[in-house]
Amino acid sequence: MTEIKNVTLVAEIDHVDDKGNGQAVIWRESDKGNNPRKLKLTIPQTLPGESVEVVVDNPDKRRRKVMPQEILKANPDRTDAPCPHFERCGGCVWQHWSYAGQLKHKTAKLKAALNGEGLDPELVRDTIGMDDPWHYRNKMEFTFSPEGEIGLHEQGNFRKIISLETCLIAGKNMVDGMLEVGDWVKEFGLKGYDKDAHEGLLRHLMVRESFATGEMMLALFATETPDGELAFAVENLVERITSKFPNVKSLLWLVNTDWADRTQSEDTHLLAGRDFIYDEMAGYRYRLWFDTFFQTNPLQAQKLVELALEMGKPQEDEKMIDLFCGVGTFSLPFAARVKELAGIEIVETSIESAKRNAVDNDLHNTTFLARDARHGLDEMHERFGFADILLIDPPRCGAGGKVMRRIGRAKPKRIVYVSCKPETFATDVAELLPFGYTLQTVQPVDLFPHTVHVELVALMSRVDE
Ligand SMILES: C[S@@+](CC[C@H](N)C(=O)[O-])C[C@H]1O[C@@H](n2cnc3c(N)ncnc32)[C@H](O)[C@@H]1O
Repeated sequence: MTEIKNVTLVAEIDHVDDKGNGQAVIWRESDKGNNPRKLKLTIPQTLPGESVEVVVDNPDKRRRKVMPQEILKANPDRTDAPCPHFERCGGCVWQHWSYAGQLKHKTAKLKAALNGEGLDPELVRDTIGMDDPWHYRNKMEFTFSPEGEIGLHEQGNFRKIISLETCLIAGKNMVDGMLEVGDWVKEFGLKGYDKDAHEGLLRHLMVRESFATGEMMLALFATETPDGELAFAVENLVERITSKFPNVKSLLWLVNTDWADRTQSEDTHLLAGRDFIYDEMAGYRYRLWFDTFFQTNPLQAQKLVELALEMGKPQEDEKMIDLFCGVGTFSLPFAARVKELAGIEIVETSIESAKRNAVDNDLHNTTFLARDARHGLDEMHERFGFADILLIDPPRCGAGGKVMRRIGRAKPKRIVYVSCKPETFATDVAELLPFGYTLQTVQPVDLFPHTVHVELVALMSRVDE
């Protein structure tokens, strides 16, 4: 049988997948009276309801990923992507979708996730978007190519770096900082790191900016220490950053010689300022080190905190547990309103930071424990007792049945669930129903415009309360 190559087909986009790519199915005639063959296509930068022309290299396979050649019928919410890097960069996938259209889709996705678990989709309110959905991120991790270009990964290709002239989701000062470092690298002819060969100097540049205090951190991850032959170049870096960016309160050089391509450090060198910056959220002050998890869209995260307070209704004679508490983004505002608060979190440095943040903010009714959620809950129930309010903010994988059933048995009066993944939220909530809880309300908030992600705050309470 001769293999057919590069066939032009018309695909109708049915829906977008979890990565934000359009999905289409085409049934193709097969030879000699056999059943038609199903070809599943993943087509980035398309939208539901669109009809697009594609060229498929090998249509006899069951699945192919192809770029659209031409949009024959556009979704009414299609718009022009403003970023010059949109077509290749993996930073945002939905700049071609009007912001109103993205928000509608996020609400519908959350409703579908509830429906899938037999929960009432009508409890979901409209997604709260941003007035200005650009330059919202307070932290970015840029990567160097082996040639020393600085940028972000190409969509769907972690080996390729797109050299950036701009970035429309990073804070504006962060983009300027990134470009300055890029110029410095070029001027000194420095090499980036090559993952395959495990050689080269510069790996990543992490930039943090507090939109509340204006303080910035620039952290360079490299395979060598900043001395010896590098001393002259590094001196120049310090001079140009401190003179052009007086808001950079922390300039770090972090050594990472590991094969693992993460922003981790085995040897930290402070080039200028201190090793942390100050940030603020909802009126509380936080210290952020290079490895501290902190909400990356502070404007919208503040809305999450306000919603959690509104739903949790903390009272001054109540006890509360903040499970998966991180550095205390929810713990501190709640601690100011309840009798006692206990936070549980697996990362020890976050717990150290949460303790310090509580003291820095003059809160003395908190206790924090570095444990995994399951054992931490058991231990806290013994030491601290049962809570009236329980706030839970797990990572994308959700809390899981064992943790949810422990919560159910402990019978807190109100449970505030903050989630970054509708599907795991819905399965976790379903675990609580046999314990007499009902879902009261679900408020999605858009923390990551132009991406597939959606966050939410929900309230559950017991029927007998
Ligand atoms: C979505 S973040 C929320 C952090 C915090 N509530 C905030 O808003 O900054 C989830 C947190 O759960 C922590 N975590 C992940 N797995 C955990 C586990 N098994 N037990 C306890 N904490 C965990 C992570 O380290 C992270 O800080």
